[in-house]
Amino acid sequence: MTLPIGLTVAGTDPTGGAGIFADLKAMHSRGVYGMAAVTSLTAQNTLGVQDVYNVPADFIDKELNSIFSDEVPHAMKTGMVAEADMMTVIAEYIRKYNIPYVMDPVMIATSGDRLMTDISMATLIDTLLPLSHIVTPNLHEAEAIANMTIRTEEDIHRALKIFVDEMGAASVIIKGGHLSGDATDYLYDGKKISTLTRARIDTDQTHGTGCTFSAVLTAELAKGRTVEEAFRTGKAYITSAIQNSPGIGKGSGPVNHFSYQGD
Ligand SMILES: Nc1ncnc2c1ncn2[C@@H]1O[C@H](COP(=O)(O)OP(=O)(O)OP(=O)(O)O)[C@@H](O)[C@H]1O
Ligand SMILES: Cc1ncc(CO)c(N)n1
Repeated sequence: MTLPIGLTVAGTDPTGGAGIFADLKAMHSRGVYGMAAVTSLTAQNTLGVQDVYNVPADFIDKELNSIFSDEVPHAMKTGMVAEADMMTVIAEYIRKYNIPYVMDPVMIATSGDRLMTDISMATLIDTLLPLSHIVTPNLHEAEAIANMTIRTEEDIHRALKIFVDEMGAASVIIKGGHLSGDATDYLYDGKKISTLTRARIDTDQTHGTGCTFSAVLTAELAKGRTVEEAFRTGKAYITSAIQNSPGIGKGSGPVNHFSYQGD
C-alpha cells in the first residue's frame, strides 16, 4: 500500500494545537503520511508565546536534505518561518523539486504575539510567495503583505488580485476568520473568485485554525485533488474542528483534529 506524503516546514507549539504538531495531526486524519522539518521551537501555550528559539538556516537545509534525498513528498507547506535566510533555503527545495506548495504566511499567533520580523516579510514576498500554489493569509496578514487596509468586500477582491496578478502566487485564499459576521473565505486563482461561507461559531477555541486549515489543503494536494476541492475540504474540516474543540488549556484552546469524517 502506498500513502501520499505531505511535508510541513514550520515551528513547534509544545501544546500541540498549532504549528508542526497540529499539521501532522491534520495530515494524519486526512489519510496522508506527514513529514516535518522544524524551523523554530516555541515555548507557548493557549495563553500566549513565552519564548522562541530559531533553528539555524543551515540546519534547516540539513533537515530538508535528509527528507528530499530519501523520499520526495507529494506536497508541502510552510508555516512559521521567522528569518529571511530560512526562506532562501526553503525556496531552493521548492524550486528544485517543484511539488505543490502551500504557504501559510504566519506572522502573528492567535494570542497576538509576533512570530516573524518585518524584514523577513519582504523576503517572504520575494522568495516564497511567487512559488506558492496556494497562499493562505488571514485578514491581518493580507493587509500587511498587500500593503493596504481591508474593510470591505471590494478591498478583499483588490487584495486577492495583488497576491496573484502582481506578486505571482498561483492562487490565494484570504481567510475571513477575523471579520465580523459569517466566516467567509475567498479563493482567487487568477481567473475567478469563489467563496465559501459558514456561520461564525461563537468561541475563543481557535488556537491553530490557520495552521490546521493549510495542513488540510496540503494533504488534499498531496492526494492529487484540485485547489477548489482542497478548499472545500479544508473549510468543512476546520468548521467541524472548531465546533468540536476539546476545551484544552486556560486560554484560546485548540481545535479537534479528528472530528471531520468526510471523504
Ligand atoms: N469563529 C469561527 N467560526 C467559524 N469559522 C472560523 C472561525 N474562526 C476562524 N474560522 C475559519 O477557520 C479558518 C482559519 O481562519 P483564521 O482567520 O482563523 O486563520 P488564522 O488567523 O491564520 O489562524 P491562526 O489563529 O492559527 O493564526 C478559516 O476557514 C476561517 O474562516
Ligand atoms: C509554531 C506556531 N506556528 C503558527 C502559529 C499560528 O497560530 C503558532 N501559534 N505557533
